[in-house]
Amino acid sequence: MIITKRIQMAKIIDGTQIANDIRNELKVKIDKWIQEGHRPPQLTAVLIGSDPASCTYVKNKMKAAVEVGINSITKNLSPDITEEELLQVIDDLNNDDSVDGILVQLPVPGHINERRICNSVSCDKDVDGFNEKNVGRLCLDMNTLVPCTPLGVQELIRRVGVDTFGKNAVVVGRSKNVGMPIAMLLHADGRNDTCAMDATVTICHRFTPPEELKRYCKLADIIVTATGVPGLIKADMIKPGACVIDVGLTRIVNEATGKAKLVGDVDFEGVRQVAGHITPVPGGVGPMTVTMLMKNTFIASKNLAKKSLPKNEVEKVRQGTEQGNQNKNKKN
Ligand SMILES: Nc1nc(=O)c2c([nH]1)NC[C@@H]1CN(c3ccc(C(=O)N[C@@H](CCC(=O)O)C(=O)O)cc3)C=[N+]21
Repeated sequence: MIITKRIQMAKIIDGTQIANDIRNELKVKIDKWIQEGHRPPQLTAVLIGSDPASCTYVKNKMKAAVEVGINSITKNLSPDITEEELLQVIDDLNNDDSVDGILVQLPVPGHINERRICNSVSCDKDVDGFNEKNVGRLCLDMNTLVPCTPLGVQELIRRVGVDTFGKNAVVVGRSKNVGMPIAMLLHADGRNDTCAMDATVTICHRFTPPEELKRYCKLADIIVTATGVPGLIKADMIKPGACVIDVGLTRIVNEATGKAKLVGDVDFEGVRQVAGHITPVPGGVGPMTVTMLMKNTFIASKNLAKKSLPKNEVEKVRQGTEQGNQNKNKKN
């Protein structure tokens, strides 16, 4: 007797399609916002130098902005710009009322302190969620601007309907901008935060021995990998039916043709025969990152509009303060 094992292939999560759906929803909301008398949200991207990957990402972001009705500007700066000059550019954007969102494309050149730059972006306009105050707020389950890639991963998992409550999740990679905040969102407490996912989370990283990585992955209902190591996650590491989200993005250049190919961390062809859901690369998390940037820009824009009272109101507040100061002076 011949026994044929039917292989149930994983459902491929179409990140491009889901990102498009969200952009359409966002466009409706932004159109309504503008009809109500507000100016369009504004995003300024700061791009230092002309790294081809960075240029592609920024171009994708600008294209998405147009689609949803966000005004966007890219500030192209010389790779020789000093840290002080860059801080001045950011300070000007912080103080510019026509700017709602500021994004400094990373990585910045080696002579510039990245942390100092991220912290210089006003928390209200920090659409990347990289300011340390916003990172702290995220860790405390407080309302804040959340980094775009983690938000995109969360939204993908939610939209495909994968349950995370009490499930085992493994995050592979512990970078501060991706792995760490994804782990934060996955384990966050739903009693504090409606966006929380309540999973049991394990973070694996470069010093996790390969056999341990495999052991943890095998237990996982959800695997999110963000290492930049092509082929790291293989079929024999996957629990049947698991949801596999590939954040890895490595450019491999074919020596013969000179053409670049994008690959993730997951052995896609192998893993799709075991997993329940899987994201492709490209066309998985990447488009979601871009879309979440648009979402964050709209949130920042609404928050800033709420903060800036109408002119006559501002005048009243100012006079009130002056009155207060005068009284204080009298007492002195
Ligand atoms: N301040 C800052 N914020 C970021 O959010 C940020 C950053 N710096 N530096 C670099 C990473 C990476 N990143 C991506 C954006 C779009 C795609 C994307 O659109 N990917 C497409 C393919 C793009 C292509 O063809 O090259 C896809 O995966 O389908 C990927 C990655 C944002 N990042």
